[in-house]
Amino acid sequence: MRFIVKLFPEITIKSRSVRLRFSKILQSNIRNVLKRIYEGTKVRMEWDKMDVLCDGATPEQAERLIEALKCTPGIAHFLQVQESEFTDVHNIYEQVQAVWGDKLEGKTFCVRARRIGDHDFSSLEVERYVGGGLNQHSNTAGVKLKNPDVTVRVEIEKDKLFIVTATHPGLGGFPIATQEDLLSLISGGFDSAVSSYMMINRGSRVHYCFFNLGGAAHEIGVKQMAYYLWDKFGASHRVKFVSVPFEPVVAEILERVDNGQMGVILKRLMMRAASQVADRFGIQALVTGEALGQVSSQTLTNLRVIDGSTDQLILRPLTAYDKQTIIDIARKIGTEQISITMPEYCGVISKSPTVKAVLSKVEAEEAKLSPDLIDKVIEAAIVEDIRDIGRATAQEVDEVELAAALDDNAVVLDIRAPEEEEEDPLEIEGVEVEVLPFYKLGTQFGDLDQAKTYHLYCAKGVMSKLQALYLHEQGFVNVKVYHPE
Ligand SMILES: Nc1ncnc2c1ncn2[C@@H]1O[C@H](COP(=O)(O)OP(=O)(O)OP(=O)(O)O)[C@@H](O)[C@H]1O
Repeated sequence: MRFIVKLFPEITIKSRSVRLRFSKILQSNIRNVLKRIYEGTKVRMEWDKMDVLCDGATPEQAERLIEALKCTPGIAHFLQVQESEFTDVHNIYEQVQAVWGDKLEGKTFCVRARRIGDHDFSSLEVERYVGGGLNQHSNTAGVKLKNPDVTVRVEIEKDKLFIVTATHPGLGGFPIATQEDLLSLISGGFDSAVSSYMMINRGSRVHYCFFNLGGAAHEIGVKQMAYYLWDKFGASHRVKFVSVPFEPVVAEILERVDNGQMGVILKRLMMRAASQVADRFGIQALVTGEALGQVSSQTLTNLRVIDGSTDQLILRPLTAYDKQTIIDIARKIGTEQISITMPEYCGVISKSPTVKAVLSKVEAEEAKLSPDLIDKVIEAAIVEDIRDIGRATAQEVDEVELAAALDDNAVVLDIRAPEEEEEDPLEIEGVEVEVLPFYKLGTQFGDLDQAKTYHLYCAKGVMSKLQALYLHEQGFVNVKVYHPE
């Protein structure tokens, strides 16, 4: 299996040295991501493309490789190609016919050829000969040079023939690590997930900082989100997940601060704490999901007072976005369903938040808080390699790898998102499978039969572990994970 990866156009208009640097980073990113799926992956860098070779990958691995390339920043689109040798133009036609013949029935098509090297035919001659042959061979396919249903692409490089069997869209953007690292303040809601994704797609390695306001359930939900974003879009690089226990901060704010100022002060303290984390790891800027006017307290006046709490650069990629646009992006990148399950922890703190924070008043309120409040919570912060979120949970939940080893009265609970489940339904001989998407689990688990043991199933075994942990926290004992090898 072979792919030809085309660079995002914004990379190709850079100076030669910058383009080379970006291309090398992309080459390494593709290698890192694809090797997680298929160890034998080879990536060769050329001036205007990457040649990705995955010979020996199984069909199941092939599907995952395609999905991974679709989610790797820096790629405009990529071609799935079949590589072979050829003798002459007629032989090229025969090979193209074998790949495309049946797929063109009832469709209009054109042939586009590109050629590098010395041959006794031109690209145009290849297009005409192959196109004419395909046309004659079929009763229902017809040539149409403008806007055909199908464009059959062939590339000839010296003695090699590449027949394009499919074209896949890429994510665009810049390869991760072409820009400097960022620390994203992630709450699990729609906005911070989308803003994190946008900065990943702009080429930054995005680390995560989470302020825990709602105990274990809050943390599990946010970890799930951060792991999803990393695994899907950012797995070419290791990143950190920092969890800061912020309940003591909220407690002091609730006790000592004027109600109207609470929201702004909580945000200022978050920025201060996040700045300390960023400084510790040499990170230059913070990212938040704030959008102008989205909630009444997100005014320019308030944002400015929040900015004043730290010297760190604060990026707000969603400033000008409306909520529907943000939700549309969340749906596209797959974070919508996770965000829907997240309760609103931050917004509830103030009943009637100020929309025009006054710095002197805010500072006077802040003076009522313990001076070492932030230092203390930062000391208690837990820093994890995000890959450990996937691994560590396995130790705390019983995991069953073979259907034969499931408990006698076991039910496998498929918690995948409905689209995923419908595309590839889970069937296990002799075992009852129930479907309950993960975002309904928290509210509907109580309706399930407690006499049975439920084995949660998801494709990668990470969500199922996190959810099983969550249900254990809620007091459900008969919960395990089914993760077939
Ligand atoms: N508990 C938290 N941990 C880390 N960052 C947070 C937390 N709560 C809020 N933030 C940051 O502050 C931003 C604004 O939060 P707020 O709750 O005011 O708005 P929001 O629009 O509901 O955000 P979101 O949809 O991301 O939760 C978030 O996008 C996030 O970047």
